[in-house]
Order: sequence, then C-alpha cells, then structure tokens
Amino acid sequence: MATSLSSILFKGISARSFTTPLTSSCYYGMRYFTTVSNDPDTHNDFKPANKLENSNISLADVIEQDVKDNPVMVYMKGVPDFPQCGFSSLAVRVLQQYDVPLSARNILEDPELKSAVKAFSNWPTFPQIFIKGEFVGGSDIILNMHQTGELKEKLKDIMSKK
Ligand SMILES: N[C@@H](CCC(=O)N[C@@H](CS)C(=O)NCC(=O)O)C(=O)O
Ligand code: FES
Repeated sequence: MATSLSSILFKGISARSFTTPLTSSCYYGMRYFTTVSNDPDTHNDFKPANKLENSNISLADVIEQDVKDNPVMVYMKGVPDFPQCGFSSLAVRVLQQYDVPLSARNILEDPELKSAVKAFSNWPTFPQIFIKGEFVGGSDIILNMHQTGELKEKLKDIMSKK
C-alpha cells in the first residue's frame, strides 16, 4: 500500500553525557545530513531528498528498513534533543551514555506511523527501542539493561572505537 511519511528520521552520535551533545545528525526523508549545535550555518547542510510521499513503500517496509539500517533505532514521543514525554526522555538519556549512533522518529508527528510501529513490534507503548534490528522494549527495560550491564554487552560491537 502506498504511504506518506511525515516523520523525520533523526540520526546522531550519542555523547556520553546527560547534558549537551556536541553534534547531532539527521535524516530528512531518508537522506543524511549533519548539524553542529550552535553553528549558525547549519541550515546550509539541510538537504531533503528521496521523499517517501506517494511512494509504494508501506509503513511496515519503512520500519523494517529503519531497524535494519540503524543499529539503535528509537520510535519516541519528540526527538532526542527535545523529548516530549518522560519515558522517551529516559530512554534517550540511557542510550546517550554509550558512544553509539542514535536514530529516532517522532511518532507524535505521524499517527499512522505510530499505529504501524505498535503493530510491527506488537508492543502498545512508546518509546520503542530496536538494537541491531531486534526489538528490545521501552524505557524501563532499557534502564534495567543498563543497570545490569546487559546493554553494554549488546552495544559493544557498535560503540565507536576511539
Ligand atoms: N513501561 C513503559 C511505559 C511507557 C508508556 O506507558 N508509554 C505510554 C505513555 S507515553 C504510551 O506510549 N501510551 C500509548 C500511546 O501513547 O499510544 C516503558 O517503560 O516504556
Ligand atoms: S505522553 Fe504522557 S506519559 Fe508519555
């Protein structure tokens, strides 16, 4: 079924900090671009491309592609830099403890995407976190995995090696 997708995929590198990430990178449609916080020229980097509107891609296909292409994919309320719910905020803050790329879509922008994500994972709430293509759970699960060390183990092969 043809679909339109109004949500933007946000893609960024996590900083190991609860406060100010240095950089964030985003997709518009499915095209990568990078912004640097506080850089007045970053709008020049904004390059929308490859719109999904009127394409024959179903939302299930979009989600499948998202979780395949993005090692850490979060469907959330708001965006990583501006979560609009405490549960989504907590999930992002936990994941930002690790030096891994964090990608996200704001399901508040797109009610159809919201329903499609619930159907895809068979999970009724947000945030929803996928790691290396596998559905992991929501904020309480990711926090628990962080506390037990399971999350570190799961993310170690995608953490940047510096
Ligand atoms: N136990 C869940 C709680 C999340 C939760 O309750 N989310 C609610 C409120 S934001 C939700 O997504 N409700 C369904 C909806 O908004 O469609 C977690 O840890 O992620
Ligand atoms: S939006 Fe109210 S608890 Fe998440």
